Amino acid sequence: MNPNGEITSQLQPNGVRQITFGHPAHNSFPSSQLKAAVAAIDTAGDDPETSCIVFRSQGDRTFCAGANLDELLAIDNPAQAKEFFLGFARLILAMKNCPKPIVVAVQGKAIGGGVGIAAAADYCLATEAAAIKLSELSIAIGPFVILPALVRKMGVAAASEMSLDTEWHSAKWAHQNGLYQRLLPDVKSLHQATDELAGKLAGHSQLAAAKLKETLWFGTEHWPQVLDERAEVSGGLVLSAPAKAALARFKTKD
Ligand SMILES: CC(C)(COP(=O)([O-])OP(=O)([O-])OC[C@H]1O[C@@H](n2cnc3c(N)ncnc32)[C@H](O)[C@@H]1OP(=O)([O-])[O-])[C@@H](O)C(=O)NCCC(=O)NCCSC(=O)C[C@@](C)(O)CC(=O)[O-]
Repeated sequence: MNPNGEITSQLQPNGVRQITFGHPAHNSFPSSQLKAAVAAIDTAGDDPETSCIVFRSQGDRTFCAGANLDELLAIDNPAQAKEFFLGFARLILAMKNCPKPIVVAVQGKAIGGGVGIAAAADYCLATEAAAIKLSELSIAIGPFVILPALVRKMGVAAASEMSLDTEWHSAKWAHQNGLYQRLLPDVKSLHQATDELAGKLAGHSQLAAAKLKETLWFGTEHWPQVLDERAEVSGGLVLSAPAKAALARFKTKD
């Protein structure tokens, strides 16, 4: 599909646009790919031929391992650090501001920013094996940029449970707590159900669907400022000694 970690965007005749991301390190996001994902979503949002977007990743095992830890470890100044987290903020905002419904298919584990993408989806389907984890506190940073989207979808109790315990939570737990709208037994049926749903959503009036989406996101108009400021907080933390040490330990597997 896209072994070098590119974003692909393909319009189907039924008005569904398939946007696929991928990276050899468990579909983690370096900043270059965050930029490309935002551009693909913005372009699809402006395209009159696109009525619904499916956002999915390649492979069967990991939907998305969040921020690319190699890039995080290499960052050495506050401006670059903030810019990295702004990349995730812009992705969440692009998904929120896109006038087309975005369906996300989670075919395996989702961690950190990967959980944020699921939370920013208008409709999220997942396999029964699609466990989730917020690992940020265990590497001395925080899920600050993605947390508002998680709280909106799951409520404060579930979002605080998983952000504080940093443990794996099952797909069933994610479904019961509102992150995943539907669970499918395996990857094949996930992709089939996703495409069927997207085809149905693409048949709606674009204007009515855009207004519906806008209404579902009421109350989040202040997010651009919140996420900008949270990216700065994350950027400051990632340069701290505990974060540098934890990131280095992840790479050396100590
Ligand atoms: C994904 C599993 C479960 C697979 O677990 P596994 O199948 O046991 O594989 P593994 O752990 O042996 O990983 C295979 C290779 O992928 C690499 N790898 C793996 N993940 C990453 C990554 N993210 N970035 C860069 N490299 C990664 C890993 O280093 C390794 O490299 P190798 O030793 O073969 O050279 C495991 O590797 C894992 O837990 N990865 C770490 C996930 C993680 O902690 N992600 C960071 C989240 S922080 C974040 O997203 C910040 C954000 C956006 O939320 C901040 C905010 O909201 O403000």
